[in-house]
Amino acid sequence: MGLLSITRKIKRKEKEMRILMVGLDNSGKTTIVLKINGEDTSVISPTLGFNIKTIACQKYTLNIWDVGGQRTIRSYWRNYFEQTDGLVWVVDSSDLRRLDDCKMELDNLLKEERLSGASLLILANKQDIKGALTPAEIAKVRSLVDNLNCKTEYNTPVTMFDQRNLI
Ligand SMILES: Nc1nc2c(ncn2[C@@H]2O[C@H](COP(=O)(O)OP(=O)(O)OP(=O)(O)O)[C@@H](O)[C@H]2O)c(=O)[nH]1
Ligand SMILES: [Mg+2]
Repeated sequence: MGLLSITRKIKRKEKEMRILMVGLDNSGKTTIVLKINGEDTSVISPTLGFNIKTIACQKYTLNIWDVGGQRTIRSYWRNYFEQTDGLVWVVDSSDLRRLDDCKMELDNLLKEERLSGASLLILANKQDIKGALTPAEIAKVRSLVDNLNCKTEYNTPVTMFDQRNLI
């Protein structure tokens, strides 16, 4: 293989990104992925394993891994960490009772060395529900991240995102 074709291959590879969507069960991960892909979201069931969607976004190919968030299957999340470029942590902004649980699981995730090179986006979902907290409130109330736009222990850039900007 010539140098040129090797270089082309590397470049092509760089345009492919692996995105891992995680968060507590019922936070809306599958719905978000289906919405991004323009699919019907009227009938959604809890994800018991994982779904992969490949979506073209500008010049990038995104391989989105949507992993089920029920408590009993959270221990399997670690099977999906390898080579993750972007981590999307989805929060149900209206589920105030589980914010502590949500923070604990995110804290655990951020200790994972295999995710250390990935960018983190925290997506405040279900903003349409009355009483839902805003992204800034979620970050503040439970110190979900210590300082917005700062980096975590593993140098992970953090962005807070409001789902209304997405759909
Ligand atoms: N009101 C409202 N409901 C939403 C929103 N996003 C998702 N839902 C609903 O929340 C429920 C759970 O959505 P899912 O997409 O299955 O959640 P999930 O995070 O994939 O759940 P698991 O697969 O169990 O981890 C469904 O009834 C969705 O219709 C939203 O932005 N607003
Ligand atoms: Mg799901």
